[in-house]
Amino acid sequence: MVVPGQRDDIAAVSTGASADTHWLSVALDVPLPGLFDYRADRPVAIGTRVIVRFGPRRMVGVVADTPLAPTYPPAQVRAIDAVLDDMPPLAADWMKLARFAADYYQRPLGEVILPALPGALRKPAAYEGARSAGGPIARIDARAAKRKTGDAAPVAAAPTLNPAQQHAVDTLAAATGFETFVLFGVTGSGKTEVYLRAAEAVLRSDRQVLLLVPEINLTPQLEGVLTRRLEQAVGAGAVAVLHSGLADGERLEAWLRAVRGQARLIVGTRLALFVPLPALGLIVVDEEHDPSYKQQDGLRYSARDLAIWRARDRNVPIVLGSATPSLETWHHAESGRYVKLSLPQRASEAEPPTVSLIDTRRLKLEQGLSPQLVAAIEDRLARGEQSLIFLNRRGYAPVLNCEACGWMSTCKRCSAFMVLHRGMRSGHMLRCHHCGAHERVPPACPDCGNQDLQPMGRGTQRLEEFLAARFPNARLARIDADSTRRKGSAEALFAQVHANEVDILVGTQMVAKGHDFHNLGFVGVLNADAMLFSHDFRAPERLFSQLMQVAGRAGRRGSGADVYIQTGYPEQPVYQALVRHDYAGFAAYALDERRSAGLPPFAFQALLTAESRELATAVTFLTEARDLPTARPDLPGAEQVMVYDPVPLRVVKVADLERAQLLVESDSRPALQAFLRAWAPCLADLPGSARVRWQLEVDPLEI
Ligand SMILES: Nc1ncnc2c1ncn2[C@@H]1O[C@H](COP(=O)(O)OP(=O)(O)OP(=O)(O)O)[C@@H](O)[C@H]1O
Ligand SMILES: [Zn+2]
Repeated sequence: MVVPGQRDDIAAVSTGASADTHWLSVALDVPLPGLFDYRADRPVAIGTRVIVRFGPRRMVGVVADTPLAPTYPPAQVRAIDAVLDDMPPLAADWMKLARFAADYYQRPLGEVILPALPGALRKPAAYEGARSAGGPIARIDARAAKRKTGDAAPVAAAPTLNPAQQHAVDTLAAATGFETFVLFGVTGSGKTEVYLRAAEAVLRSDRQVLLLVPEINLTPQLEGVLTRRLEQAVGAGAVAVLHSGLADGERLEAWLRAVRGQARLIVGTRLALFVPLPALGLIVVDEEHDPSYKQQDGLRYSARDLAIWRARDRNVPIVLGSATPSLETWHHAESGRYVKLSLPQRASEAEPPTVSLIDTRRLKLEQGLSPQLVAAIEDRLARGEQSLIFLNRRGYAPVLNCEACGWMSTCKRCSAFMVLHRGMRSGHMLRCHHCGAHERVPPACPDCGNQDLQPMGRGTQRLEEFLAARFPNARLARIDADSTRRKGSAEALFAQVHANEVDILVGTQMVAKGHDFHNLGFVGVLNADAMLFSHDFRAPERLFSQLMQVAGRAGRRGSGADVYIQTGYPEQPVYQALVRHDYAGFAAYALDERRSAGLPPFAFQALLTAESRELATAVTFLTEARDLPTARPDLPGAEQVMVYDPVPLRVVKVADLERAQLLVESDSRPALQAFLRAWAPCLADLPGSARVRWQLEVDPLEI
């Protein structure tokens, strides 16, 4: 559907088209499907940014097509206000990537293209007024011309590759076109070194490498390593870092260097997937199993999946690295569709840690800690080694409780408990992790007046408090979303751990990923069972990979490291496989289960979610959506697609909105795609759609 950008302002438009009228279909970041008609008095290439009027607003859009005629009467089509020619048009291959993503994830093209650009490039205000100085790109260039390049970083010595690393590097070097490689390397096996060598070869041939990492917090460490090693090979300024923690100017500067081909190695989180790269030669996705590659709002894309599409489209190799690949990836590696490269041993001499299960059923726990776990910390302290206690629950306690009447701290706006947090100055607070609401702890029970309210269970703050009392001479640090809220604080905390200024580290999954700790001798895992019986069919996979990753932080430089997992269910296959360090065994077991249950990777899914003040309203809309294929049996793919009944979400109410979802499933991806292409555009026209907020997610990770 193409509509003119200014239907409400027809009077201001001159009539008719002259010989030098050029019609444009422009993508705009508005929640409407399709492109928008405009005209220009000179040719404007596809991929060019333009400033246009849309209703009362001025917006930056991107020319997506140059049709011979507009879809609306020419007299109603408004002229563009300006062409932004401070950079060349977005390249054809990039536009193709955006088109694919829009089509695959069922979003308007403008909602893909514009959010993918640095903020300053999509604001008309950045180009207006005397102080705009020719726009953000001109300003950056003026600043860069004045700045001198920094001094060369010290060159780090490259280790001698072990045979498995060498084989991986050689295989990658021999790849000429598109191929998907799975670098399956146990924790600490030196996957980074393989990426580096593979990258070096590509950089020497004057091409660019895109390296995706799951976490902002991993970028400083990696950036340091990469800069020291690679700037020697390709010169200063060759590495650009991109993530959401950068200031607008920093992000634009890095993005421009990438687009212009000056930055040759681009390291970034999922958003870096959308950087235009003129000379792309290799893509690496580190920790490819990590859920943070999936964007959770707006365009709900998987950066890993799009990276594979992009590699195929550009005909370049792609490496997916992990010690615990996603079952989707592993399935393809086992079936031969992807090429598996294994690093079965740790790169240093160190042996992997010994994993033991502490059966908590017959134990007396002290603040959730078994005597074995406490003794292990004591022992490592005496040896001058670090311990990490992993508890994936932040805050002080997950709920506050009145033992007299049974009152619990529930959120007024959500069907969830408010979490007790230890405040800095203001004493304890209750916070809702779903809607963000917060309030002071009531002085007495709101229901019965009892003044003795008790925290139930424990989070990282309470654990830290207990450990500080239990080990008064140890130096403690806590790393979770609360302790790292300020910019740079995560980096500082990790630096302390690396500098051996911390004896006991308490942390959530933030500490589990990728960090190369050198002196960590012990990892204790608390409360892992919480994930064991989750409703989500991916929970065991997540639990296994999370525990394998966190266990892998131990003993990376010295042997004799221990990992204790406290559990009430030691016989569970997930735990048994962890003790054996047996990813392949776990994956085979889990894939069998998925196969017999008809779940991904043996099925393909989409999820329609609706929210409203009343659950019934959301369910009504979803029921209409479910019944569409019955009313319209001509919908393509319908006979191969299963549309389930609407169900309420597990946490049904968040911020006063009640939520339900509808699962769509097929054993054929093309059939699902064909169906979605026909079904999704009808959803907005359903009678119930006006009364709900809804969104469609393709390949959801959580159900
Ligand atoms: N060939 C080698 N010889 C000696 N040390 C090496 C070699 N290759 C890598 N290393 C070192 O081994 C350590 C672990 O490497 P790296 O961090 O790349 O592991 P990884 O495979 O990414 O592990 P994880 O999955 O746990 O993140 C690093 O300190 C690295 O410098
Ligand atoms: Zn809430």
